[in-house]
Amino acid sequence: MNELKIAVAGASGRMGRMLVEAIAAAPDTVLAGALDVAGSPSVGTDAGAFSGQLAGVAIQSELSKGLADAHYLIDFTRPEGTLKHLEYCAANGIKVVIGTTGFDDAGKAAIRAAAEKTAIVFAPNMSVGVNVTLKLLEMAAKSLSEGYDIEIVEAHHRHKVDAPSGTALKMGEVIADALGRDLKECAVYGREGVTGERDPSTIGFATIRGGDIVGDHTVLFAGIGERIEISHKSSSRVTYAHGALRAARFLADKATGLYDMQDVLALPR
Ligand SMILES: NC(=O)C1=CN([C@@H]2O[C@H](COP(=O)(O)OP(=O)(O)OC[C@H]3O[C@@H](n4cnc5c(N)ncnc54)[C@H](OP(=O)(O)O)[C@@H]3O)[C@@H](O)[C@H]2O)C=CC1
Ligand SMILES: O=C(O)C1=N[C@H](C(=O)O)C[C@H](O)C1
Repeated sequence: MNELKIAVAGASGRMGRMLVEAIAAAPDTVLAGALDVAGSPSVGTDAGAFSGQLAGVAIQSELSKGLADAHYLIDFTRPEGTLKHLEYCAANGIKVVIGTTGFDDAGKAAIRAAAEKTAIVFAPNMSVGVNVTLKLLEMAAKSLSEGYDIEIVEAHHRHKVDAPSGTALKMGEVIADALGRDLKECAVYGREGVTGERDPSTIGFATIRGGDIVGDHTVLFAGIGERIEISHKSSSRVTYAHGALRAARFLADKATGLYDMQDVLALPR
């Protein structure tokens, strides 16, 4: 069997560790490299050391070393790191799965440009459940377009650095598209003080951070006399890691192009 040679960026992070384990456990993938930031205590150590199962791959900070044997990079780091890795991968024909969230418009444009040179899956949430939930939200938004106030509530662990989550923003985009609205114009990120009555054309976001919450998202469609809540709750990061491996497999026969998990999972457009 031709195994997929995958490198992991942010190898000592929460998702990086999960990916190292998932790659070792899958029959068709092999860890071909591991990256972390220069100065991180993990650099030079074995990528599997945290689990007691040595991977035989040392974590590198230099891209040319960490990516020398890789055909794919799975990157769950920070926008500035991902963009640096992406530039190298695009120049060297390495396919990339991007799970990192928190990109600004310029970062997203750089990802689109890199997709002209290599194949990329970019998605703020790699779980099957969240991507099916996006479809449910599209359907609900179309059916509840009048008389229902839409609010998105997300909760994550205390270490998360971006807000709202990439998933919550994606949910907002899907709903706004379904309603013919522009999320940039209708989003309300938190409320405080005398806000006045709710503008019915808005989509509200609320963020909770605490403890070890893996990732919860609820969308409320609140009407008069009833409300609908569509929720997804992650209980383990393994769901994201398995999704990222599916994304790498999906890229096997792609040379260039930008894809998302709806493409990977072949969900109807
Ligand atoms: N798409 C999806 O399904 C999911 C997406 N995510 C996203 O993935 C990202 C990472 O999450 P998580 O694993 O929890 O975060 P962690 O902070 O646990 O891990 C991030 C890793 O990236 C490294 N890193 C930090 N800055 C840089 C940089 N500038 N260049 C290269 N590497 C860097 C960190 O190194 P060090 O610790 O030394 O700073 C660490 O190893 C977040 O954006 C999160 O939102 C998370 C889960 C699922
Ligand atoms: O940082 C996390 O943990 C997560 N980040 C992603 C996001 O911002 O949506 C995906 C998931 O919710 C976990």
